[in-house]
Amino acid sequence: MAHIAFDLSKLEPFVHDNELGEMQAMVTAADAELRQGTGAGSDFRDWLTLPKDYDKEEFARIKAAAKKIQSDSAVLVVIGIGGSYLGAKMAVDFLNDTFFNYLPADKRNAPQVFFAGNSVSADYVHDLINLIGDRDFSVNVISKSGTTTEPSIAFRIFKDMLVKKYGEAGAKERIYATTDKARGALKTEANAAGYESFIIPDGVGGRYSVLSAVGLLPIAASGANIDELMQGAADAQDAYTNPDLTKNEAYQYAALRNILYRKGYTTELLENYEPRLQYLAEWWKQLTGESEGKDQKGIYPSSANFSTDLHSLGQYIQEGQRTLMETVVMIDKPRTDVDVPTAKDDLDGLGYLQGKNMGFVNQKAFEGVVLAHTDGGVPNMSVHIPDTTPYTLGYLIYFFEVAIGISGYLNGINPFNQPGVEAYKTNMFALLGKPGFEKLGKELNARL
Ligand SMILES: O=P(O)(O)OC[C@H]1O[C@H](O)[C@H](O)[C@@H](O)[C@@H]1O
Repeated sequence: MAHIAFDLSKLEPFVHDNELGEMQAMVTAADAELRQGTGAGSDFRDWLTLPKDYDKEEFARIKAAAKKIQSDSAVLVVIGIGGSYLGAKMAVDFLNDTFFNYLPADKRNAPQVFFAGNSVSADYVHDLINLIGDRDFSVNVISKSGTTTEPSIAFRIFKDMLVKKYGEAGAKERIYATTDKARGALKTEANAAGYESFIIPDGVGGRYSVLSAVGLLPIAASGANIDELMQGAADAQDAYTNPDLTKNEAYQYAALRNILYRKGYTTELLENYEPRLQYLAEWWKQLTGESEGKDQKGIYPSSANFSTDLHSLGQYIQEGQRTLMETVVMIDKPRTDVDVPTAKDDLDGLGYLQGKNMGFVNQKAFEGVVLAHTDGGVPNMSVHIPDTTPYTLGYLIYFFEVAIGISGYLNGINPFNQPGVEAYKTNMFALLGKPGFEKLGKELNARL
């Protein structure tokens, strides 16, 4: 039995009994494309076996580097964007205290973990430098291509700061580079400077890389257990191999979101009831959006954080245009619970909740919302996770990764490329005056 549970029971008004079964032939074909490498993008499927095939020597080096960072740094600055950022951010948030970065140092036993290079905001960098102050820090710069503009700029800035603070030799001991094994400017620089380096495997694309050094070093540095994380993913790797739709819940999710998409539910909201899970959706949005949004089709991935957004987006979800479907990630057993206190009087009218705890209220909110949104015409699927341990997160990551690989093939696209991302980059380089882009620069400037 799978460690996490996919609940499709509330889809009844939207999907007829026979429809899932009718998808079996297509799912079997998609499974063959994915597993046998006959589909488009087959060079980027190594994440499929990564939870078991990962480089054990490098894994030990990651743990040692994490320990060193914990021993000599009050802050770890993780520099990266897209797949070189979102997985680590998602996992650090998911696995740690809600206020991890705000805790006093003795209650954290790990450095604060901040992310940079995920925008070109000067204010953000300025304020982060200000926050670090004169405290000890290290940098983990992450880029598969080694040439992405945003992290390159941030790395220059924080490297400069390290060199000024610790000298060339001291800075070198505090820079960890995670990049391609051979290509890219970051690799060239890491070799030349002698930074400790970790490799993003060739066959693992950015948005599928959280279980490589890309995610593992920041996650381990935050104090979370990466052995358990990998074990959860490895068990999920075993759990989701059967192409039989009655047996494989990740494949059910893939098939059902495509059934719904073809009926006009073109936006999927990933939802949670736990603020620490906000970045799970951000990671999932890149995984799904970059994998599936191409050839002028694909489900638009969006998200909502409940119950917060029930008081803002809730109106639209309940009664707006009927193009939404929702997938809730629900934690069955929260890490902690807080009782609703007993009050002498009942001026706030909450007497009926006395003796109950917040977990119970959250659960009832979830149940009430599922029924209300279903009644309002929003198909609802739920992924129930038992807890928020590293094991469960590893399992959940693999659930979504394999589901989206299958889902992409079901919709007839290459789930493993992202050609559309280049258009803005080319324009930006031309407008910035990068050598080689002069002609386009002139054309674009004339249009502005
Ligand atoms: O890791 P990097 O090569 O720096 O890439 C970071 C990100 O930026 C790109 O533009 C891609 O669209 C993403 O798939 C990638 O994750």
